Amino acid sequence: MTQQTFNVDVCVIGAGAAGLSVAAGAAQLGLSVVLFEAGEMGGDCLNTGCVPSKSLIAASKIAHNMRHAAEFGLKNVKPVVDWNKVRNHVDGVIATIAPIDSQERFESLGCSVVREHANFISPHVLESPSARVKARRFVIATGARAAIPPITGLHETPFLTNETVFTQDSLPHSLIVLGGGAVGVELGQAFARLGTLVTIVEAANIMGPQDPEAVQAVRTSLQADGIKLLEGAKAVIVTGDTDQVSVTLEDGRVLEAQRLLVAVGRTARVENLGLEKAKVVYSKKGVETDQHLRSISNPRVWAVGDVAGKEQLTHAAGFQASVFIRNALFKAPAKAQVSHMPAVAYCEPELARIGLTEIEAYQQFKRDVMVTKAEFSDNDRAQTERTTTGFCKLVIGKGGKILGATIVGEGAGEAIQLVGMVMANNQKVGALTNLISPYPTRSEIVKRAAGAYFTPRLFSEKTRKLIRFLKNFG
Ligand SMILES: Cc1cc2nc3c(=O)[nH]c(=O)nc-3n(C[C@H](O)[C@H](O)[C@H](O)COP(=O)(O)OP(=O)(O)OC[C@H]3O[C@@H](n4cnc5c(N)ncnc54)[C@H](O)[C@@H]3O)c2cc1C
Ligand SMILES: NC(=O)c1ccc[n+]([C@@H]2O[C@H](COP(=O)([O-])OP(=O)(O)OC[C@H]3O[C@@H](n4cnc5c(N)ncnc54)[C@H](O)[C@@H]3O)[C@@H](O)[C@H]2O)c1
Repeated sequence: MTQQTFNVDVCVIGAGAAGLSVAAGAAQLGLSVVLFEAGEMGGDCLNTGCVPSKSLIAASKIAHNMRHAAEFGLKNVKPVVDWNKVRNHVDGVIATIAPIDSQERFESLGCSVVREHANFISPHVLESPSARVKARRFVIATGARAAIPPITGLHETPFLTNETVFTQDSLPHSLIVLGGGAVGVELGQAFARLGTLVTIVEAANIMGPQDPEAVQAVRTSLQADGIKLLEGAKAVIVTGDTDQVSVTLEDGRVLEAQRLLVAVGRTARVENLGLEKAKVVYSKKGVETDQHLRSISNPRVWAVGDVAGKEQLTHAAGFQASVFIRNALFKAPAKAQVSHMPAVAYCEPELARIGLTEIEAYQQFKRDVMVTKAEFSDNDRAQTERTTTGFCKLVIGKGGKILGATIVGEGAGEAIQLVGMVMANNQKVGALTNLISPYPTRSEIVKRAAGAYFTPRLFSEKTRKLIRFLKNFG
């Protein structure tokens, strides 16, 4: 095959959330861009991550509500789940969103899109079977894939990952999920609500280093969904075939299920990229960069998204793309690490977090921390909807600076954005109390938690004295 030669401003490797954001930004700023994609346009988020998982969760929530309709005066019904139709729903959502990430759209923006695997052949040349590219800047946006732990027998046993779990032929009647992080908990709960018998095997505790009280709310809900939750449980042997798998734990217990889902974290895609030839230093975590996402060893190369070894989230990928654009194109020194990056697990109850947890704040700032809390049980909208589980906790530092927040409960991912807005703009807790929240909304909980910061001051003896004094003036 003859190779087309490109000499461009920006060459992007990978058309997932990160690479697409870089390519769209650079092309719309008038730069010449070549974009390589070996698989599906849209990468993980669209095809095997956020979009299918949230679509499956939506279906499972309806199944759950059907089983629990009686509280509202409707009849509880056992949902009949037609897995092929659930798959059609998931595929339909992907197909609806896909045009935004499509080759056609990016070509219409002016990018040259090459649907091939690309690798470096020198520090400033990249190639694929049909293309050879010299670029002023290369952006590695190759993402990550499911990490496969070194468990005896795992490689010889059929297992699912996020790449195959959504396209199974049938709904499994039982499923062991290895890993109780965001993927394991979200998908474990979704399958349980669709009727699968789910066991989650988690080596430490579910949901990692989140607020323990918030994690407890999630744990209670998973157990209420009939999920067998084994925390502090280490799988040591896996055996089985496509119809039956068996997992032996360190303590000798043996678990059996029809299928096994491996969800123990992500491994950066750094292999077969010619990074040695490009003189790009990397580790298992990803490409090693400075705080502006520029390779520490090849200044022509940048890394964004999951492969950059920082937060592995779609909105983080988008933010990192903007950091590249600001640094490389506008010469503005933007940093990749910010304190107001939110993360949300879309289980029920949703668990949203931004900045520091209570524990982390006390570890860092000792006594200069105040934690305020409001409960969804005191929120009228939550009462009308009978979803009163959860709370909003604000972690506030010296002078009213917001250090972080955790919200657990229905709609937590929406409500946390109010805190994000305040943190992003360096405002203080007062900005949240100045807000007029429409009634009745679940997000009012944030204002209520913020109000608790001022309550002791507002109703103090000093304020009462002031009121008594002001009474003298009519
Ligand atoms: C089940 C699941 C649910 C998730 N849910 C959420 C969520 O709700 N919210 C959220 O924020 N995040 C979520 N995430 C994380 C999110 O999907 C990722 O953080 C995001 O997709 C990363 O984007 P990326 O562009 O860095 O990588 P990717 O999307 O992986 O894109 C990289 C692309 O590069 C291509 N590629 C790799 N090597 C080459 C090469 N050499 N040549 C050419 N092309 C190459 C790949 O084919 C791929 O398409 C979820 C992840 C999973 C697994
Ligand atoms: N809603 C979201 O934003 C969302 C949803 C899904 C995934 N994601 C992203 O994808 C990333 C990967 O998710 P994930 O859930 O695969 O990873 P994770 O790192 O969030 O959780 C993995 C869990 O597996 C456990 N574990 C590790 N090895 C194990 C073993 N051998 N046996 C049992 N448990 C083991 C860990 O203790 C950890 O709790 C997340 O960190 C997040 O960045 C985000």
